[in-house]
Amino acid sequence: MRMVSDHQINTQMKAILVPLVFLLSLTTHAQQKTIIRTKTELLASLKNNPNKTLINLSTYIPGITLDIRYATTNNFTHQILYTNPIPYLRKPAADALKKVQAALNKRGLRLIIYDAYRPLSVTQKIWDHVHDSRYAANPTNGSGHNRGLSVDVSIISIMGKENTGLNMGTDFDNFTDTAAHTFKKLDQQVLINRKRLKATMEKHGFKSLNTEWWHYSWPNNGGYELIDISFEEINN
Ligand SMILES: C[C@@H](N)C(=O)N[C@H](C)C(=O)O
Ligand SMILES: [Zn+2]
Repeated sequence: MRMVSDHQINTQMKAILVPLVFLLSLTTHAQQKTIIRTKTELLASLKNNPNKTLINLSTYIPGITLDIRYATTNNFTHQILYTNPIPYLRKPAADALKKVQAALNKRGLRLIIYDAYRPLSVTQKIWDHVHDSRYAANPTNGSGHNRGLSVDVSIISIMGKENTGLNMGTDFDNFTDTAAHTFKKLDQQVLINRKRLKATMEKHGFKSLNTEWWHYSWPNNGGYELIDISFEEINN
């Protein structure tokens, strides 16, 4: 009788497993790059997965403040990048942000939102200006914002003047080293403010981005597609 050695079994298993893992990774990759371009496609994708629903943060989270910069010229491009914005996040991310707001409220603070969902075409416009993957997503891969999973955010005092965030050391979209979480040559109060935002967001499941103190993302653990639909079409 022919004996099969452990080595032969291992080699055979590898011959099956390696191409299988490769094929699986290709499938996942392809899934991640799916781009939804019409409202009909969006509605179809939401149908079987309520977690994919885009939630309007301005009605879902009491007391949230909006300063949607890309809908104004008060952003680093000095151009209006989209119109009629609604701050959308997918359901699990919106639920988590609601908890962040509740936690901040207990400390006399509240959230201010600079950007949430952003169409993929806007990520292209931003990339054309910045062209630096430390500060802007490459549109070839897309951004968490295009999936409704990322949010650009700061905190303000409950009693504070509208739109005046706590001192974070730099403005939103300051693309320099000073905006990084690891940059520590800042006033003690700035470090405390950044830490409070980061700790509260991370406690509720968001991931920070070292280079931008304002950018937080919900993990893409639900096959959330990239979306390239204008606010006008989504809201219609
Ligand atoms: C452009 C900036 N506000 C931002 O959101 N950057 C991250 C990296 C992104 O584009 O996803
Ligand atoms: Zn961002």
